[in-house]
Amino acid sequence: MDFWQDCAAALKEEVGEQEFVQYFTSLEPSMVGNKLVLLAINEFFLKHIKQNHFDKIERLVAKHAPFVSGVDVQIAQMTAAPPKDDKPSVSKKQKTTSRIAESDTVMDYFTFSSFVKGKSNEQAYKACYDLVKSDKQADYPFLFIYGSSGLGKTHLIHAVANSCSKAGLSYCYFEKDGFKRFFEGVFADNRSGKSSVNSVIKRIMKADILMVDDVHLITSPHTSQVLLSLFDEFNKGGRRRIILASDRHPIKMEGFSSQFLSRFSGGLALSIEPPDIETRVQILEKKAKAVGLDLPKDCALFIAQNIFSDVRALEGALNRVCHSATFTGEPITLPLVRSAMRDLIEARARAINADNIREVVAEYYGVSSRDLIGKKRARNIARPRQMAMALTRELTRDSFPEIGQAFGGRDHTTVMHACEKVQELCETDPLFYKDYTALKATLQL
Ligand SMILES: Nc1ncnc2c1ncn2[C@@H]1O[C@H](COP(=O)(O)OP(=O)(O)OP(=O)(O)O)[C@@H](O)[C@H]1O
Repeated sequence: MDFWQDCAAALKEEVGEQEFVQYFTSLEPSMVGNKLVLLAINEFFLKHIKQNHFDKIERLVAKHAPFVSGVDVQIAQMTAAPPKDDKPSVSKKQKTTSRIAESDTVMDYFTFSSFVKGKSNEQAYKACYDLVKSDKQADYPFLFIYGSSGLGKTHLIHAVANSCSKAGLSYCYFEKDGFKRFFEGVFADNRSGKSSVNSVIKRIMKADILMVDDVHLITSPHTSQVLLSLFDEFNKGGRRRIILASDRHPIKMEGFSSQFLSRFSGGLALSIEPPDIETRVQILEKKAKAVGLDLPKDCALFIAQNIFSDVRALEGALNRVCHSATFTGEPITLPLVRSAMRDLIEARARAINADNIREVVAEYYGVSSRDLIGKKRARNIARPRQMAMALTRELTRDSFPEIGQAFGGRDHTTVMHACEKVQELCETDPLFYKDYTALKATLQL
């Protein structure tokens, strides 16, 4: 298996250290006959590797080990099965009856009960929950959930799908670029006379709920036209509902026609923000419980304090801890967690520094990065400067004097004042707090 070391080194180069540490270090390689099988710790890791890195892995394996006949990624045996309570409430048989044929599959585990509600996501959660549970027709033509990657948009959509059969509803779901892929196939069939676009639309119209994930990926005029027709048809249909998810607010969608954008602006758009620390701890506890892992509170807190960008990164950290405990046969304690997460924390610390924080903050506020190290004291410069200094303090290990140095040789008391001011504004000004969390999430991607 020496060849895997070479492939891993090349992968690290290609995908970057942070992505590598997060997703590749827990992969277990093994040979089954002439085939390389990579064992992933859970379904999410499996999907992430398959969707984002599989072609790179295949290419590098072909280069470093031409004798290998193929590559597969599978889920490793988990240490424990999910307890009954956390299993989806809908049986496979029920699910197949509520999912219409055109739909992509949904994950059983993504249910409302496995989703942790917090300030950052409760409105989106409630809107999704009500959409399935409530009998009355929604007041808006469709629900639009948006937010950065890994914050639970797909989980909520799957939760809706998983609840459908109990509510006597059917659904059609398109994942990631599923809508685009599916309709490209339909257009090809249409050209060759195998089936018509209209007949496919009619079949989709049989569903009570249409859900399209990552809707910002639908940029081709043909495909967006189909979505537009579905919008209009669904809205005619009384109790039918649509949920769309995207990484950005409808008004920030690019490459869509004005006709499309005007439809987008008519729905209920709700954002999901990065979770606060309390929610992060609860998420970790819930995920640990779901796989029968005994995660002490101080360990959950340590992980939550160090991983704040998105829930997927939290899961990655938990998986590393789980892997390390299984590998060493030791119970989960703070020293084990610290050691399992060391390279993750170090990689992140290396990736974020005062210079790139300054660049990101300057770009966000539309000012020049040079101004942030300059002498100007106008508020439109001073606030972003304070924001950048406070973020540097929070996201790096730099001391107050070091930060002062990085921001034009300022005194350490100026940095301390900036940090206090930012904290005060976060507590009193919701818009400022929104900017702060958005910047923090961007920097931690
Ligand atoms: N509030 C939450 N409670 C429990 N798990 C969560 C929560 N938010 C996110 N997750 C988990 O985080 C992982 C990523 O979530 P999900 O795939 O839904 O993100 P997303 O917002 O759709 O990201 P992307 O835009 O990259 O597709 C999933 O495993 C999901 O279960």
